[in-house]
Formats: sequence, C-alpha cells, structure tokens
Amino acid sequence: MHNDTMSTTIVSAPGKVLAAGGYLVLDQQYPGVVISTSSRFYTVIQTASCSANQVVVRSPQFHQAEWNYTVVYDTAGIQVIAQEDSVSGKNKFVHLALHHTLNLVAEIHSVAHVQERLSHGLDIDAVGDNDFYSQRAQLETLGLPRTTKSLSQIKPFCHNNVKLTGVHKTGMGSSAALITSLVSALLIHFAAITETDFANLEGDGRRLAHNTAQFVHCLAQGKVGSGFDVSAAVFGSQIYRRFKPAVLDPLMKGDYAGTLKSVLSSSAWDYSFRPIQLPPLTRLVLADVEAGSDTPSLIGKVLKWRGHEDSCETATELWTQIDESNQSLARQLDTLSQLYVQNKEEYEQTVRKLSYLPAHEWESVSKAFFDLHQITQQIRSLMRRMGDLAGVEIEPEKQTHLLDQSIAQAGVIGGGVPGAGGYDAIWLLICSPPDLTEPLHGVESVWSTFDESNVTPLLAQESVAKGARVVQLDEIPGLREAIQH
Ligand SMILES: Nc1ncnc2c1ncn2[C@@H]1O[C@H](COP(=O)(O)OP(=O)(O)O)[C@@H](O)[C@H]1O
Ligand SMILES: C[C@@](O)(CCOP(=O)(O)OP(=O)(O)O)CC(=O)O
Repeated sequence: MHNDTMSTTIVSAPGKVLAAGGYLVLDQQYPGVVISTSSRFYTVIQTASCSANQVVVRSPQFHQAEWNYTVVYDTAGIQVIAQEDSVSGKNKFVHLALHHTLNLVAEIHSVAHVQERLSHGLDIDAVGDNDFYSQRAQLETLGLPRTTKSLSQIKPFCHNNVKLTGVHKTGMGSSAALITSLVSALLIHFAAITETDFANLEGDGRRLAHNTAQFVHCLAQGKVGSGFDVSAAVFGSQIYRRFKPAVLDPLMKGDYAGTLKSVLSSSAWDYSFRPIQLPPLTRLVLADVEAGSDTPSLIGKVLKWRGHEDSCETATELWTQIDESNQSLARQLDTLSQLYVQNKEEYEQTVRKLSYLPAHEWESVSKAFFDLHQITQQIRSLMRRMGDLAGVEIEPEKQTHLLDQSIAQAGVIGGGVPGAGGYDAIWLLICSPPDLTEPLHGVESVWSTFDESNVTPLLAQESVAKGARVVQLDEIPGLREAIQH
C-alpha cells in the first residue's frame, strides 16, 4: 500500500513525565514541571488509492487494531461515521480527533476543500515507541534481564501481542501523544496550518494544534484535566500553567456549529509554558514499576481533602509549601544550566566527581547540585505528607524504599513518583558525564535486585527536540517496517 509518490505527512509527539506539580497543576494558580521524553508517538497519514471519503486508521502494534470511517457531508458540516462491522471495537480518541479536526479544517477552508482532499481516501498509521507500553512480558519471553541494554535489543515499535484494550501502559501519556500527533498531522495534511508555522514554537499553527488537541483529549477523556500532557506533547519540556477550563465550555456541549475555529484560535486560551531543559550532563531515567494506581480515583480523594472544610486550611498551607519547592526546582534547573554555560570544563569535572559519591556527601563538592538533590527530597517529603493527610498512596511505602535505595547510589541527584504518584513508575535524575556509565549501572543493579516490586527500566531520556515535529519516514529507524502491512 505504501508508496512514496503518494502524499505523506508524519508528525511525532513526545511522551511526558510530570516531575513536580502533581495535583497542584490542576489549579491555574500553580505551575508544574514537565519533562518531555525521547519516546514518541508517530502518526503517518498517506493519501490512499481507495474510495473517496474512506479513512482507515491502523495501530500495527496491536491485534485487531484497525478502525474504518466514512466521511459524509451535510448541512451541519462533516460527520465522521465509524463503520459498525469493525472487529476492533471503538476508538473514541481516534474517532473524535478525526471528526473535530476535519470540521475545523472545513471552517478554515471549506467543506469542498476537505472533500477534494479526501477524494482518494486516507490511510493512517499510529505507532508509539516501545516505552509507552510495558516490555516486561517481552523481556521475560526473550529470557533477557530487565536492563536498558536488553530493551535496546527489542525491535522498534514492536508488536505487543495483545489487543489495545489489554495493554499495560507505562504512564507516559500515550493518548495525549497520539492525539497531538494525529491532530497536528491532519491539520498539516489538509493545509490548515503550514509546516513552517508548525515548526515555530510560538507560531499560531502550533498553538492551534495545541488547542485542538486539548479539546479532543478532554472530550475523549470525558473531563477537562490540567492538560500538562498535551502541552508537553506539543511544546516539549516546560513549566506549565493550565488554561481556565471555561474556554472549552462552548465546545464541550457538542453542538458547536461554525464556532470551532473561533474558539480554538481565541485569545481566551490562557495557558502558559516556559521551555526548560534538564541540566547538561545529567540524564533522566525512568522505571516501569507495576500496574495498580487509578489516577482519577487518586485525584478524586485528594481534591475532596483539599476542598473539605476540616482540611482545606491545612491543604492550602501545604500546597503553598509544595509550590515553593516546585518553583525552587525549576529555578535550580536553570541555575545549573547557567553554571554550565559559565564554565563548561569546571562543570564537567564537578559532575564527574559527583558521579562517584552519594548525594548526601555532595555539599562540599557542589552546593548547586547538592541543593537540587535537597529540593527533590523536600518535594517527596511534602508529597508524602499530602498523601498521608488525604489518605491517598501518593508515594506508597514500597516506592519510598525503591526511591531511597536508588537515590543512595553514587551519582544520583534525586527523583520521585511522577504525576499523581502511586505504584506505576518512578523517575530519577542522575549524573551522566561523557563515557561514564557508573551511576546508571548502580541504579540498574538496585532495580534488578529490588524484591518488593518488579522494576523494569525504560529507555526514554529527556527529549530536547521541543515537542511535536514533522518527520520523514526514513529518518526514524523501524518506522517504515512498522507500518508495512
Ligand atoms: N497505539 C495506539 N493506537 C490507537 N489508539 C491508541 C494507541 N495508544 C493509545 N490509544 C488511545 O488512547 C486510549 C488510552 O488512553 P488513556 O487510558 O488516557 O491512556 P494514557 O494514560 O496512556 O494517556 C486508548 O483507549 C486509545 O483510544
Ligand atoms: C494528578 C494530575 O495533576 C497529574 C496526573 O499525572 P499522571 O502522569 O499520573 O497522569 P496519567 O497520564 O493520567 O496517568 C492530574 C492532571 O494534571 O491532569
């Protein structure tokens, strides 16, 4: 089916780790520190050579993951109708992304424009880097130890041997990255935004893609979350402050006839993001721990505690303290990047020295790195306190043990439980000077012998590519093979 003479658009979007700001970021008053990951989702759109108005979406990493749609045109605009006989069941996220993005294109250009570009149908493939889905079972089948080295031997975009509904996600935000890449690829493929405008972090095209992805994601999830995951997928690592949910009110009711463009490009979107980057010569390391925490129920309990008259005063005080620590974290990341710029050689020597010492012994070597370590520990302790007060396992005891043992290793700066916390994952920041793998090995050896839970590393590091971007098929190892059917 795939042939390079056909018009192809590919957009990739990164996954995320909310390193600080879980729960608080739901409130516009408090920013969150979000790191986007090198693990990405890819949407490949190709003009098909089949019937007009037929759209096929495939996820080749899963069994029975093909969704067929027919686009029809009526006085209300464009309807995307899911074909009933599909064995794959529904894919609400994909369906809503197609429906609303095509209607947006029709408002920007015209219904005739959409019709014309769909005259041969569309072939869409969606694939995610292996890190989005737990590779624990795969490693066991292959008889490989749970290390990053083993993970790098698994072929890119590997098949998960299950249906999409049965997959174990790693919490990197598969739906936000998928929606962002799909919506952006559609907007570009239908010439609603230009590639050049999309490439500009501050461009209107990138903002429109963001707002549309937020809208579709909220609709598919049935709620308006903070949106940090979509923002990271669009703009990359950042200090994120959410938008007021009211901006979406006119659209969430469903009947928005003709107002999609004005709402999605309105200046009432008051989110903000400040791009950030982890300090040079450090590395983000993530682990897939075990399935178990249901984010919405954790959020429900925390927000109940936060709003209850008996606890709201304590909650406000604690949130103020957590926010101060989160903001110190953001500042300290900047400080370290500045220190690097001021004297690269000295900075590198320092990181090299720290790589052989546990963080509690760093004060005399580097106050700046020691402070960063302490801030991350302070955030953990405040989040644990919130968990205790709200009766929610934000950093469950097993995770505390795992984090304490990991952070005690030489060269480990700090870490925590990402996002809402729970049992699913941990993140660490480690020293990573050129050609030195000791800190990573130290951490991997703790993880492989940890006996309270099954800890599997992920390959992802920080993405420095600043969010979503257009890519070419052969630029991405394994992508062409993954979508060959
Ligand atoms: N590879 C994929 N192909 C198609 N749809 C996907 C894929 N991965 C995720 N999705 C969509 O995202 C939904 C999962 O969303 P959600 O449970 O919010 O996960 P997450 O926490 O990873 O964002 C799936 O039900 C599906 O609709
Ligand atoms: C509680 C939160 O602030 C953070 C949740 O972050 P996670 O990364 O835990 O989320 P999922 O991707 O849904 O698992 C809710 C929010 O900001 O929407």
